[in-house]
Amino acid sequence: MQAGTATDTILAARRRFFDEGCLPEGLVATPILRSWQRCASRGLAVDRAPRVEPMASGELRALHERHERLLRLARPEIEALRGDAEWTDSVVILTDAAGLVLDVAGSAAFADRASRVALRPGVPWSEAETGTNAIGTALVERRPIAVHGAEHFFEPHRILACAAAPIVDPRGALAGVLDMSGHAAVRHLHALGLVRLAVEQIEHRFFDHGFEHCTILRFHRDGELVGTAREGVLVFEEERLVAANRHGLGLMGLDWSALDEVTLPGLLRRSTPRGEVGPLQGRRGETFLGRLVGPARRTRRGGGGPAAARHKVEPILTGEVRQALSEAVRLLEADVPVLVQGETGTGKEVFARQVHALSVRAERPFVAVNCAALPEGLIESELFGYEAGAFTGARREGHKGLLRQADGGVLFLDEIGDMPLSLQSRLLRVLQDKEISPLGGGRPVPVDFALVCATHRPLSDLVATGGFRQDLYFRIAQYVVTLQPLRSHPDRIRLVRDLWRQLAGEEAGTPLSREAERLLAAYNWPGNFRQLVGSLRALIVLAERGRPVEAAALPADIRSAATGTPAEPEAAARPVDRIDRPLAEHTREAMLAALEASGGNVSHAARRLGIDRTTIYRRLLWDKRRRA
Ligand SMILES: Nc1ncnc2c1ncn2[C@@H]1O[C@H](COP(=O)(O)OP(=O)(O)OP(=O)(O)O)[C@@H](O)[C@H]1O
Repeated sequence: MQAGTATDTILAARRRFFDEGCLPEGLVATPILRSWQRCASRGLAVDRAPRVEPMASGELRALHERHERLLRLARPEIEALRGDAEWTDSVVILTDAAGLVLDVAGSAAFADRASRVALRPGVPWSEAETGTNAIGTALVERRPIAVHGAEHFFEPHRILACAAAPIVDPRGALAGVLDMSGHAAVRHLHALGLVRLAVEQIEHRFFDHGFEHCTILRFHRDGELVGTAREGVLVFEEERLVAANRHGLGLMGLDWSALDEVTLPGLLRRSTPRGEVGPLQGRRGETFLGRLVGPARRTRRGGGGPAAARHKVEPILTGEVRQALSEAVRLLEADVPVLVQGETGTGKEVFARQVHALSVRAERPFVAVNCAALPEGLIESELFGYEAGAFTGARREGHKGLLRQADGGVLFLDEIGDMPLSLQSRLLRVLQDKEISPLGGGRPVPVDFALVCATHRPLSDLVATGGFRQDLYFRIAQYVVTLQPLRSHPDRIRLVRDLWRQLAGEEAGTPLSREAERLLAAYNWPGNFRQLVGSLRALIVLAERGRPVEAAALPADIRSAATGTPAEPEAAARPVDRIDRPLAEHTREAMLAALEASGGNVSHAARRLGIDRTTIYRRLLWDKRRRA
């Protein structure tokens, strides 16, 4: 629809509704019409815009303190969207559950314009006070909504095009709203998709802390989505469901009323050993892949039992890796850091965990930090911790920091090459002095952790181009282990057999046919162990008990690779969030091709590539910005 035509239709709808008192059905989206009706029945008058009292700075500070947790959970998404907002001359807005604006980030020029219609911190954008608008209406409707131009109830808000999604906490209560707002004259096609994805991430982050005493089930029908923000999450206390995310409830066919009502045994017939991703069977016969974790004090005991243990994947180590492992353990115990290099999915973290498990530090913590996944603004405070009140938005009681959490144990810094240069020098100081000074002052605290770092690209290259400090490189790269990609594994048939046996279990009665085995071994596995294990798990879930898995059950790209058709581009199966320029080009091409083949449907394209929708949105937008 042309923008002009859409505006004319809305204006016609307004005339019918506000001047003639008729319902303009078909001319305006039903949720907007419902909102106009609510506003009218509250006695709001279209020609009398609301009067907003700006909040005093003290009140605003108190508001921020009250919502410290929400601000912290949303910060990575706000930071990620800030760039998109600047690029499209719009702003990202976070509000509380009453629609009070907590934070506005993005284009300074548009923020200034928006503040003229009071779209700024400390101002309420609830529907009751500000009429139909994306924030307030999303809160009332409890669903994502876009409100464009004249769809807003009040005249001055017509300059805005807004897209908002409510943030729901693990008990189903509204926690706030994330919104993107820009000029009504510009079409912001991706805004609603972006806020929905960002809210998914924020809601997922609610489960990172606070449920350590509970059993958490993370699962999905599609094993590839386990571990992403799209996975279902259900939290059980003494077997009773006490918290969840929308995906978890949806996958089980439940809604929020199930909290405190249903139990874990009431949902799952068969489950997997704690801590391991494996098949799960729902009470209604549904099949999922997932993982049960916690409660924290029970995981150490290892649970599971012999029947369940057959789904556990014990690392498969070649003689060479076994040798490297025993050397790494000895070096770590002698306080020499270990650097693990290898393509994605080759098992760098698995290796680091093995080193920890075999070392004298096994009973102490293993703390893994992915430097590429932490937003730059958060790495410092997350790693090094801070004192109470160190900065605005800090937790009131301060934060210990991951380095101190690893005290006595092993700190695993994944994607160390993505650590900002300023923090590299701070890390180096900690490694040299064996003490940390948290942000915001306070006395240095002694720390004792062994360090294992990992990288998917040679750090020496980064040193050569100035992206990594040479002194830190010398410090952490005293012993380097390079894990080989699966395509150069000496005996892939045996590897496939060993993994299959572990995953399916001896008595599972689902053998792999010779041909399927041959094709699996012939494939080049660009995603290495992660991709192979994931594919085998999917085959097991789909297999019929007692019948061998034939070659026909394998995905087409694995079958075609053996017939000489070129294998899928490696980039498509590698994680695409890393900013690696040549790889980024391949990735972009693969994404565009997948989008084209899927008729522009982002979900289908993501599924084809085996990646998350978020990655496509982020990467394509990131790319656009870079090109702009
Ligand atoms: N040696 C191994 N034997 C069996 N499975 C393995 C092995 N190494 C890795 N895997 C499987 O691959 C998955 C990914 O491994 P891991 O996270 O250690 O890879 P990575 O190299 O750290 O990947 P990335 O660089 O993407 O972070 C593991 O969860 C496990 O299922």
